[in-house]
Amino acid sequence: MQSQNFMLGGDPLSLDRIRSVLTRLEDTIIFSLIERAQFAHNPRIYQRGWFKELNDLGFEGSWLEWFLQETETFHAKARRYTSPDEYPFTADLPKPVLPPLSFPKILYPNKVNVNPSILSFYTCAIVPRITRRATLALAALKRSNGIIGDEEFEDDGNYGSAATIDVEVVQAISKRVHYGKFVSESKFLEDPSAFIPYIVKPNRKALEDLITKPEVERRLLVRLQKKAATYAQDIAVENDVMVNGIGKANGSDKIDVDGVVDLYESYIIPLTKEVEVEYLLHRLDGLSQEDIDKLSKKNSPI
Ligand SMILES: C=C(O[C@@H]1C=C(C(=O)O)C=C[C@H]1O)C(=O)O
Repeated sequence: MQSQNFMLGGDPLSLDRIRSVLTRLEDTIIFSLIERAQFAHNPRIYQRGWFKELNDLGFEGSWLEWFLQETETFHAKARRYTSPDEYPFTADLPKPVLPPLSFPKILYPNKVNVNPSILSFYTCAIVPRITRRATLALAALKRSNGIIGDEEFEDDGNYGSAATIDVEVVQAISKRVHYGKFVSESKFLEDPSAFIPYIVKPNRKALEDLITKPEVERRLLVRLQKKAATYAQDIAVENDVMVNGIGKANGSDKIDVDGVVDLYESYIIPLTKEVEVEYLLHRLDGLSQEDIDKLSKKNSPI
């Protein structure tokens, strides 16, 4: 579970290297969304109080929150959350059974964790959109079998499969969004004096303007649209030759390609920038004025 980004040597704060990790996480997120889109919305797995069986276990959260707790409890024992790029959704996890790995001290100590926001936008905005096709197909099937009752139309009963994939998706989005800390540390050390005035006298807008790279975002969204449309195609091979993918103009029934792009444009990128700014606002916490002055004078790490 340990990210290779820290264990293989090289400069873990190289912006190109960090961006290559973000690019790789696009594939993980897209393929996980394609998997989730095969099941209906199943809204009850995101609502607290639906499953009496969980209440009987003394658990008050939603089915998905229960899956996260159980999964992260086990992963915490395997020291997953001692890695600086892993952030749990569950509070009060057990200690690892193994001694923690000694990671290089790359990030400045911080408590930035935006997982509640990730869980909220994923369950409220993303799941309903990417499962719309499967849900509509299910509704048509149920109507043809004479089943009525709107709440049933979004429910295919695959609560375990859907939540298993949901955990994978939100963990990949969490890693991607919190990688903003490495981006911020890299940009800060590149030119501390550009950031320090807006940290000493907090100015979120100025910090966001400094970390925002519109061309990087534009290229990312173009790449993402092409990836999602390509990955969603059903590849057919005739006489050992790949023929044009079968499917809709922007992909196929596998995934709402525009929905994937919207996920990044409306949620993942803005939240990554929020993490970058929040990290920067605490970058000088605990430093003496002398240390801050030293940072202001040169691009050397403190
Ligand atoms: C992640 C970076 O910082 C910002 C956030 C981006 C994102 O979330 O994709 C892209 C560019 C920047 O606006 C970066 O500079 O690579």
